[in-house]
Amino acid sequence: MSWQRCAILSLLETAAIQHRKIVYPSNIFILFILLFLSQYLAVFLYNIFIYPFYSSPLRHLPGPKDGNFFFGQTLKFLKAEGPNDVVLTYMRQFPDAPLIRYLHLGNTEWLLVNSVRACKELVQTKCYSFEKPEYFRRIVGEIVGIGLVNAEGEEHRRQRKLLAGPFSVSNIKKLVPLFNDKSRDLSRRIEEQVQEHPNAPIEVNQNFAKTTLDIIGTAALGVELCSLSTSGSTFSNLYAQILDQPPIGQLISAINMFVPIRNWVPLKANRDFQRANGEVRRLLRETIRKRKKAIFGERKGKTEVRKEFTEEGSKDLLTFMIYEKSEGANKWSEDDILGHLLNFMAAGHETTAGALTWLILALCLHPNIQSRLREEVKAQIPHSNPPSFTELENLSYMNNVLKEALRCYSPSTLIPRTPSHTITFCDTVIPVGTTILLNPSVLHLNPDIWGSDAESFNPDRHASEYINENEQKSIRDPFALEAFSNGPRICIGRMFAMLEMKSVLVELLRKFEMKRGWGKNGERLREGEEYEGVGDEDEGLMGGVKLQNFITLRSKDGVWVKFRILEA
Ligand code: HEM
Repeated sequence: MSWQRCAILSLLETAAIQHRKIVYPSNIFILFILLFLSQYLAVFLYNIFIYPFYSSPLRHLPGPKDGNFFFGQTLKFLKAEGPNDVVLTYMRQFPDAPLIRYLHLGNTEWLLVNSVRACKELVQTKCYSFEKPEYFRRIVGEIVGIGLVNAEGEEHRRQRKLLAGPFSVSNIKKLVPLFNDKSRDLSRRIEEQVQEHPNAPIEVNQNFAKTTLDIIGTAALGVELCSLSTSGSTFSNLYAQILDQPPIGQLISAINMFVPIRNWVPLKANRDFQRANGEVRRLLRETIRKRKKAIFGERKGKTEVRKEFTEEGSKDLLTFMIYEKSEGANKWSEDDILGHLLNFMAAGHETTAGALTWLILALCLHPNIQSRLREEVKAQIPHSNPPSFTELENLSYMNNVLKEALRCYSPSTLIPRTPSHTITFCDTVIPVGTTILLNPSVLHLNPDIWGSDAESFNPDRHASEYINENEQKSIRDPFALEAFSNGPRICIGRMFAMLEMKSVLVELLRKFEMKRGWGKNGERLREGEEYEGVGDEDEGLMGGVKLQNFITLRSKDGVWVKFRILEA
């Protein structure tokens, strides 16, 4: 029962008592407060200590029973080394359960999606019966804004339709020269560093984050952000402050997810986070206003539109949103545009940089796959010019390597939903307030779905001619691969990201041989030092690299790679 219902009930009880003249009128307010507090406390205690164990329709579902009396399994999640550790343990412990139930803070019920069927129902067939939970909207909304990511129901359908144009194949195709230019900037930057210190490892995640930010800066804002070439680049520094918070800042963000304390904590880490976030928004607003002026001049109206902005193919996302959607029922306000831009800037750069980082880690752990990929690039793109859209699309082995990297190292770890009304899901009645968690790695690393080698990096498993363990051609369910999610809320930028990653990869494979530059525990090797480890089979997918306990898959100390310049 919510506090509002408790308040109404207390009000009625107070009125009834007053009607019988049991208390003096002067004590009525105190009576109301006492009734309210005692009822609220009773409901609160019932919800935490009785409902989940004796009354909930979900209590018989399989799941761990060893939780803390108040925190449930939360402490295990907080103490874990990476975001997938605990859920993967549950997946192995309860292999046959389509849904695994566990308790979180205050014994709230969470259901972990552990089967392809449950996943399909969640993201496709019953997609709009679920919403993103309030606490998740708070933590994600702080960084990626409202926009499409946080729109629900009809509003989501409408926004998605409006944005379909700029994310269509024909428009993304036009971005290939941009991807190639920025990939070349990246390889030049690495080349300079290698020439300065030929045998020193380079941290790749930061370099990729700057490259993907520069790409999204031009594609979304139509602005050169120069994150890679300028050390003091504003957006890059601001996003670094937002995403790489010190431990105390991470703790505040974690608490803020459940109890909104952000505006009340006077600590430096919190203030820095707020300042950086506010500054990103301020800069974006400034860019929106400047662009509006540039498009419409001082007076508004489509007739005033300057010619250069009406040309086909010359529109970045911001120009599209201002120019195309400036009038009529679907008009976007400045806040709407800001929300979308924040979505694209944050969702579009951090995840792609992460995916590229893990991809390069996998290529360092598997030099044979790296060589095969380089051979494919040489064979399919025999010239030394930047690759075209068709050439990138024809790299079938690269496509499989990318899919495998996204399977083994899904950058997204948290796709939570809550039913908007009581609903039957996976043959179970799910009460409002339950969180259903889709963590892609639970499906991606599940041996029942991907075979006993689910935890090995094997790009060939995605090839159409791949024969699985039972000597059958593998026909994989599309809902077994969830790195971009699926259904009506599938990542709108997936094609953007795939082409962008291919372009970066072609450039790096042509220019460099990449070798592991980290030691047994992920630490940076010294200049000239070589790794003499046990060999990739024994080191698992991570090869010793430690993870941050974050909402995307991020390394704790970076991923260090040695680049050797290849002869032209
Ligand atoms: C490898 C890179 C990427 C990965 C792994 C990824 C992953 C995802 C996932 C899993 C979702 C669904 C989240 C949910 O429903 O809760 C999503 C949604 C979204 N992504 Fe991506 N993404 C990537 C790149 C991009 C790029 C490059 C852009 C923009 C240019 C982008 C923009 C968005 C937006 C706007 C949504 C919300 C879609 C909606 O709710 O309709 N993403 N992404």
